Amino acid sequence: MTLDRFIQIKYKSDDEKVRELVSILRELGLECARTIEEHVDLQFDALKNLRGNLGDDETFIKLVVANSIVSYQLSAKGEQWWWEFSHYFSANPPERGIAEAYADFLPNSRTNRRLVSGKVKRLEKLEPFLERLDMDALKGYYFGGMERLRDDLARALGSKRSAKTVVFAVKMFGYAGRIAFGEFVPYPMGIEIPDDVRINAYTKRFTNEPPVSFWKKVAEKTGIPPLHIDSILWPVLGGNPEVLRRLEEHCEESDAVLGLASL
Ligand SMILES: Nc1nc2[nH]c(O)nc2c(=O)[nH]1
Repeated sequence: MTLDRFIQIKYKSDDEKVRELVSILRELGLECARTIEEHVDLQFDALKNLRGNLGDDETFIKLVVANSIVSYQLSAKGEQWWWEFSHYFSANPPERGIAEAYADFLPNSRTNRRLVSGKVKRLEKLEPFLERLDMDALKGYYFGGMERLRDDLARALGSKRSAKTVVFAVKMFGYAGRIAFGEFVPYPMGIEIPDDVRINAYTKRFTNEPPVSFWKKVAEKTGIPPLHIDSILWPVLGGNPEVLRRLEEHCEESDAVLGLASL
């Protein structure tokens, strides 16, 4: 029995809806994902703001990776958390280690208040890896080969390569690299979608298959890597009015994008 056939039997999909999803995503393509990332996603603006205020690209990129690793069990929307992060570190650049900076930041955070000591411990685990990185490694080795970052982050944290915070850190590193290096590098096809509550709930509209394997197949059918698919879905599913306004302003295909929310 082929793997596809096995998956078909094990998991049930609403084939018509999946066809519609694939057809919309094909029509949108990678360029639309890039437009949404750079002109619609409020998280991208939060990073641009931080980079402008810090004036130190190495610290900027390391902070973005660190922040992604503690982006779970939030107490507010992701966009609000990333703006709180941007404001905080614009005013309080880390003076000693990153884990120590978060030990000051998180207990007073409005948008990331849960599991604080566990989050600081994760950063203590990550810190030796971050300390070894310089701009050559960040640009030449990781921006040009983002699977390497996923693998090395997973190893440093003792997590699975597909863990939500690991692949999400690659997504935000891609944003930070674009801002710092002024260059667009598409995400690799082989990096999984971040399997979080929003994506998980949306996946259930199409199938009972696990999100990571479902979106891998959608990525192959549409030619859009999973992390870029996440960028198309994430702002639309959040329903933030400011995001929807920006979508209409910047994205020619905004109707098709919004159509995804009603599938
Ligand atoms: N799948 C995603 N999860 C997220 N969490 C967060 O804070 N931002 C994101 C995101 O862009 N995608």
